[in-house]
Amino acid sequence: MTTSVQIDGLSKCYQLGVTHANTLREVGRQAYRSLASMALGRGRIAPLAAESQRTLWALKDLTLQVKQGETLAVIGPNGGGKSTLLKILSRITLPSKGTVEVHGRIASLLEVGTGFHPELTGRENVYLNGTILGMTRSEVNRQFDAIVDFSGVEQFLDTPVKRYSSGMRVRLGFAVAAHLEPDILIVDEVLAVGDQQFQQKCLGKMHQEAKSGRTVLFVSHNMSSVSHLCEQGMVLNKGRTTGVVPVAEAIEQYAASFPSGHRDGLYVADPAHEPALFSRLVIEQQGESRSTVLDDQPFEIEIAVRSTDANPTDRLFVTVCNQFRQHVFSASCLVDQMERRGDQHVIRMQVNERFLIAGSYSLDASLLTVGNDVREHLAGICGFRVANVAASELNRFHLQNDLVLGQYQWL
Ligand SMILES: Nc1ncnc2c1ncn2[C@@H]1O[C@H](COP(=O)(O)OP(=O)(O)OP(=O)(O)O)[C@@H](O)[C@H]1O
Repeated sequence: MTTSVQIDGLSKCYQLGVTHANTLREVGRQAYRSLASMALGRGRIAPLAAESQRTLWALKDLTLQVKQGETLAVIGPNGGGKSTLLKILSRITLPSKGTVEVHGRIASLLEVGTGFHPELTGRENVYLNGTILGMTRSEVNRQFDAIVDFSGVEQFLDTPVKRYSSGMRVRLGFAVAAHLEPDILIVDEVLAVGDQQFQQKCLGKMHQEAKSGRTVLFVSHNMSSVSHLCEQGMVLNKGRTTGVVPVAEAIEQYAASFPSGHRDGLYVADPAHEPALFSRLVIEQQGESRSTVLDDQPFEIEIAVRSTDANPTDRLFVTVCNQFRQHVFSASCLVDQMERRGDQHVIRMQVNERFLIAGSYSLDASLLTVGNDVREHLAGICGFRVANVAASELNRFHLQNDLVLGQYQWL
């Protein structure tokens, strides 16, 4: 198998307090160096200037190889360096140290609308992207109908992209990136912007592309999508990685990296991070706080939010995730339905015995306004274990929300 991407000793250092490439000179210099590096040596990307005093290493001494046709998931905690890596590969930013060799044409879908010119129409942008990827007009023509069909924005093709909603931009952006026959397809979290049906369609298309020999690099926090799409995975944490491993192993590494304070069945808001809406989440069994619950008895999740900050119309969502960060089930209620206790609004949920199979779990909790704006989102908190003591293993439910009704209830 030939190599698609070869990365050696790659580091990226940001100067804190400095907005990168925000002057014309800086933009010009980056663009010049990027173009020069492309022209000079088979897509070799050259490093930028030296380290400054107040610096943050977004990537530190990264070495890895991606073979042609591999599907690699890049996962890890917020700020781990995932987007920075993809931006360097897509030549949006330059490395501080090390080299990246890219063999083949890259199409990337990073931030919403990246690669689109806002004043140009959807149609013009499709051709512009094709040209940037080195395709002829007739090559783009051949794919044009498929792009439009996939994106579902046919009615707006002659409207400037600046008038598109973020969802429409993602749809067209993905359709263009996936259909312009790149050798390497890079997709960042951005798909989360689209609706679920479209996300599934994109994952299907990426799967198809991977099968036809394209190299796919995929960044996501959704472990379910990652494990469906990718064979290989790499955890990036504080700019470092322990290497490329089978995707299931990478997901386990990632799950194990959650701070230990989040693994003891209890979340208490950190007073240093005020104002926090969620004040406390706790796992209880037989009236006691637990980090391990037994599967032969029901257990409860108690959630408390601060009444002073929450609105009665806010909606609370709680999701139980397994060790692979896959959602096992979610439940929601209005703050108004919670019980008022002093300055808190509290609600308890009971999860029936033998519902969760033995293993490690954690909670995600969100509070959303009526208009679905996220007021607070907590991920991977309150880690707990379910220990198997029940003789029966009948209730081995997984993942399917609709199947699990009746297995838990608000109290
Ligand atoms: N332009 C920038 N200037 C300064 N620091 C930056 C810049 N871009 C990223 N960083 C910092 O570099 C680190 C890595 O960021 P990056 O966006 O690559 O992480 P990530 O893994 O993609 O995170 P997330 O999962 O939240 O998207 C973070 O600490 C971030 O604050």
